[in-house]
Amino acid sequence: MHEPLMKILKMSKNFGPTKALKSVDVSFYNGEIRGLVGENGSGKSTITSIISGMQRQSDGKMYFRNALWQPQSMAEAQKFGIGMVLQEASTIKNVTVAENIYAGNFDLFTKFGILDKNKMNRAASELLKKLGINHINATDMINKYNYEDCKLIEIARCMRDDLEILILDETTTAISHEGRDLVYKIMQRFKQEGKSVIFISHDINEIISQCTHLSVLRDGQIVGHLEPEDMHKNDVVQRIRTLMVGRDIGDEYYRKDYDYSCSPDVALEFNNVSVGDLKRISFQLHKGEILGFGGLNGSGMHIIARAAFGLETPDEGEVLRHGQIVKNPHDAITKDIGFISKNRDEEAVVLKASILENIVLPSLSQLKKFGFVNPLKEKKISKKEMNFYSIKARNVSQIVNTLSGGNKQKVSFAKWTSRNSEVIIMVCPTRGVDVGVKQSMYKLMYQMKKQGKSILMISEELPELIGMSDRIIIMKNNEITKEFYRSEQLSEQDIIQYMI
Ligand SMILES: Nc1ncnc2c1ncn2[C@@H]1O[C@H](COP(=O)(O)OP(=O)(O)OP(=O)(O)O)[C@@H](O)[C@H]1O
Repeated sequence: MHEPLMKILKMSKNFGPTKALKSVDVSFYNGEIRGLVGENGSGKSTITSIISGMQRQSDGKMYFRNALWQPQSMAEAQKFGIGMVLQEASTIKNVTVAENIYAGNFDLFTKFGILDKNKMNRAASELLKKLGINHINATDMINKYNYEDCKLIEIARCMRDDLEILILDETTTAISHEGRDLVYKIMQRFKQEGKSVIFISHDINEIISQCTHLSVLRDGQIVGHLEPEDMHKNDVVQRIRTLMVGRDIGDEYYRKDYDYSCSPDVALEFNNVSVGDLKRISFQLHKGEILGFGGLNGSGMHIIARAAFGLETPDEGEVLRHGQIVKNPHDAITKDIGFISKNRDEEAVVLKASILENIVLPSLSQLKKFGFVNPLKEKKISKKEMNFYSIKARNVSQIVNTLSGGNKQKVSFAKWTSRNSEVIIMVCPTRGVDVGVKQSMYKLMYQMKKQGKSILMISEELPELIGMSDRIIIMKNNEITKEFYRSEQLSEQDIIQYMI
């Protein structure tokens, strides 16, 4: 067998008392796409962040092209041909797409101290075209682009001619089918060129269809590797799940009933709302209803979520709760509306605050008595949520920034469920959570519906929309194109034709 491109031997990583990695051995070869899977907090991002120079291991060694590998920074790793797209959004605001792509590499276009912007813009345009990203303009300001486009721009940023290892950390989560297909094409081409891809995802079907090899982590240890011949066996999904969790958790994710009835009472109403490119949108979300929204990138469904929470002010029309206008996020919270954003680090959690502070934040006004909040009560509430969601952390005082991505998502969910919000707007609610937690989140959503709460779920995942919604509204080009009611017969194909 040929030599690995990157070899990791007995790698350990401790964060204080947390042992994130325990003597991990894993190798990455040319011409392979190796998936890394494991439950939230099992150590996937820790491995890739060490390979890519973001942090140092506590113990163990790495060899890159047979030489000892000890990168001091991400910039150094990139210079040597290792590029990583981080789990959270990491583009730089208020500069152009081209400037984002070549951030830190302006010297490529600088002569006698002067940056040749035209040359840089041309290079960025060519690169985007080469990657098949035709809808993004290199000279545009980055702020114009949404989460999904920014992920594609982040991939372009990694793509130097001499790139040898491309690391994608949950890059395909929370992006549309179109976007995902583009990422798959880039990965497959990269592999065909004899390079190496490390691919992290919680979507086992995606892993099976895209990866040539797989390594499974549990509690900071490698518990199994799958070779190409294992990847297409009938029991591969069960095998992966059993390795990850220690038992087969089955695949009964979604609610089983097909009863879409709910109260006639309206919990939230869009009345001829126009905002940005979105024109005259009207719909009602009922008490006890799970209303799903589906569409491609740029269909307008994400603006609906933002407007529903008062993050966007309509140019025309109004968003109403019990007949009153939802003016802004603060007003939305007082009206018992919660919002789980997919832009986790920027909008969903306060990174520098603890789990406890994040969880109780929207509930402070409810918890206050004579102007004070009882710390014991805060602790009790946050501990209960931490247990319910199995948030992997030392205790409720741990700072959210130090949690794994999926565990941050659980905190984002817990904020609103602990407040007992009556209406929750969920954008990609299961983004980055592992299969076990996904099951519990869906169960919770169903319980909430049964308790008369209302959920507006914006999702890129058709199975999730079909599996959980009472009603699904499909959007295309900022307009509503179709509405479906829950039914056993409803298929992805039925829906897709109204999205494209
Ligand atoms: N800076 C840090 N300080 C303290 N603990 C940390 C830090 N970074 C990571 N950890 C811990 O290390 C463990 C592994 O985290 P890691 O991000 O590698 O998990 P993951 O497998 O990528 O999870 P996910 O699927 O949720 O993204 C977790 O328990 C996490 O809380």
